[in-house]
Amino acid sequence: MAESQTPTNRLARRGLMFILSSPSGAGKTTISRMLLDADDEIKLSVSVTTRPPRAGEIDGVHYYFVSDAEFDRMVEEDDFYEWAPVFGHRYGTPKGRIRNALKEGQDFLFDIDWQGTQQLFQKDQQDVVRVFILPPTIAELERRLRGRGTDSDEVIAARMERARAEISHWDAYDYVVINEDVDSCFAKVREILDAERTKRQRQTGLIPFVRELMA
Ligand SMILES: Nc1nc2c(ncn2[C@@H]2O[C@H](COP(=O)(O)OP(=O)(O)O)[C@@H](O)[C@H]2O)c(=O)[nH]1
Ligand SMILES: Nc1ncnc2c1ncn2[C@@H]1O[C@H](COP(=O)(O)OP(=O)(O)O)[C@@H](O)[C@H]1O
Repeated sequence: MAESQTPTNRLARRGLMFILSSPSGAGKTTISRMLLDADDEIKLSVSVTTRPPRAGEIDGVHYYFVSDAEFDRMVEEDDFYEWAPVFGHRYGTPKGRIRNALKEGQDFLFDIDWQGTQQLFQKDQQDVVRVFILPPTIAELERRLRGRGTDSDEVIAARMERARAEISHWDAYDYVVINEDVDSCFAKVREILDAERTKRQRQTGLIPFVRELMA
């Protein structure tokens, strides 16, 4: 059914910070891209990283790729909401205009690890929604990392070694979704996003709306 401009879907609401984390290879980049394609109301918070780009990754779209010296400068100038070392590189969320945009109802998607999730949650509990994606099995996780064809055997071994440590943070998330079938996983993630958008506290336009209903 086409969305019509009824009073209810014009209601003002506060944006949310939608975090997707997972052990490397479980599918968070795949799910993130599907979500960004399907939903116009959510924008990716593009992270800054010192890791070199993979084939097909575009600077400013998937990450901002910077040197170690540039990352140091950004840390010194307090340009990050949060940052963390992961797999021997550094990754950080630039402050940009996130706070103001949230007030205007813009949602942001964060593909960040558990360390960044904790930091964002401590700073801004009310706006953060934390979703953790798990692989169906460890063998399948390794198959996906190999199948992706972006990393050397050495890098894959390091990611597999870290996977158990990453999985151990599952209980610091609000939602946990197992990515067995990609379409079902994506459908679940969308349901979570829809439900979170409907939370009373986020719907700042409800007060005038309800007042009018009761008038
Ligand atoms: N804390 C934090 N983690 C990040 C950020 N950007 C990416 N990451 C995490 O760094 C890890 C490695 O990312 P990447 O090298 O792209 O490999 P991936 O695991 O295959 O997506 C993943 O767990 C990402 O979620 C960030 O800005 N902050
Ligand atoms: N449900 C799934 N079933 C099979 N392969 C998948 C599934 N989800 C993702 N993949 C594949 O697994 C690989 C790793 O996924 P990716 O999204 O890059 O993971 P992450 O960002 O968590 O490291 C990719 O090649 C992707 O196409």
